[in-house]
Amino acid sequence: MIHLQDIAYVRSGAADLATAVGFAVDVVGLELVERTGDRAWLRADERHHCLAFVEGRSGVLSTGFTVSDENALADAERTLEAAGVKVVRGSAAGARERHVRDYLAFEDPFGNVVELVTDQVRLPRPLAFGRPAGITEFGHLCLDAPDVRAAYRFWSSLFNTRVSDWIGDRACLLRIDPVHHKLAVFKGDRPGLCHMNFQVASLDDVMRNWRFLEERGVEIEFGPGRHPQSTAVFLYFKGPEGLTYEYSYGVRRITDEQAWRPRYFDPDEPDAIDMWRGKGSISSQPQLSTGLVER
Ligand SMILES: O=C(O)c1cccc(O)c1O
Ligand SMILES: [Fe+2]
Repeated sequence: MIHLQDIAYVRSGAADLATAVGFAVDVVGLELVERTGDRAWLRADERHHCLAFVEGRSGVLSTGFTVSDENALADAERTLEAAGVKVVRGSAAGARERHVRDYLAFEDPFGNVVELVTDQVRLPRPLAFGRPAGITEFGHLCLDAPDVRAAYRFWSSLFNTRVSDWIGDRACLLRIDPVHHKLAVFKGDRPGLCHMNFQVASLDDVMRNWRFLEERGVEIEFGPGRHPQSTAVFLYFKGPEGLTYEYSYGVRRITDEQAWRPRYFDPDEPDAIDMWRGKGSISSQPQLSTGLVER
């Protein structure tokens, strides 16, 4: 069993790096930690970054999760290989650029590139947010898969993820700690990143951010609304490079692990995703081919 400790980052290709960074800082409100000629690293909390842009084709490159140490990483490699999943060990240069001690990469059964990392660098200095959006942390990430049930089997048989709730066969919300979900899988035709989520400090932050985005003509995809699963108040909006961001406030914590029973919501009910019955659709950022596995 591979024990995921936490989510680490999203790595995204950016055809227009300056615009992607500008939006992440000035609109989303993240801190620009480091910028080189063709790369940028942004943070929302103590993690060195939760979002890295690499100039090149638009699309998601990979998502990262932390495991505890080198033993856990070596165990993960063995576990994945025993399950027939091809693993590529990270290089020293790759680890430096990810600001982790070591890492490996693999593809989930649908072609989402996932990285497992040890020792993601923490930056203790106070956050210098791009704007006061109220961000408290990188909340969760959501992958696409054509078969959500098969994705659940993959994530729950090899990893410590536990399902918190189902939205029919359309979505599976998985936890790796008391937070209701840190990983979600949504049904989509192709692999990709459905969205990345940032927790904000209050309901007022969600609503202020909504006004802020509207005034600037940012495309609101869905919300404000309230998810019946985590009970969080949410807002999804579209950034450059096809990246969907979600702000949310008030995510449920599952403190009694034994008592929790996953619930099954009917995706065709009008309040399946939004208790306030708003309508919207969340578009995805397609997975870029990284050449990890020859197809
Ligand atoms: O927070 C949730 O419960 C939730 C539900 C459906 C879809 C999401 O993205 C969510 O974050
Ligand atoms: Fe979400």
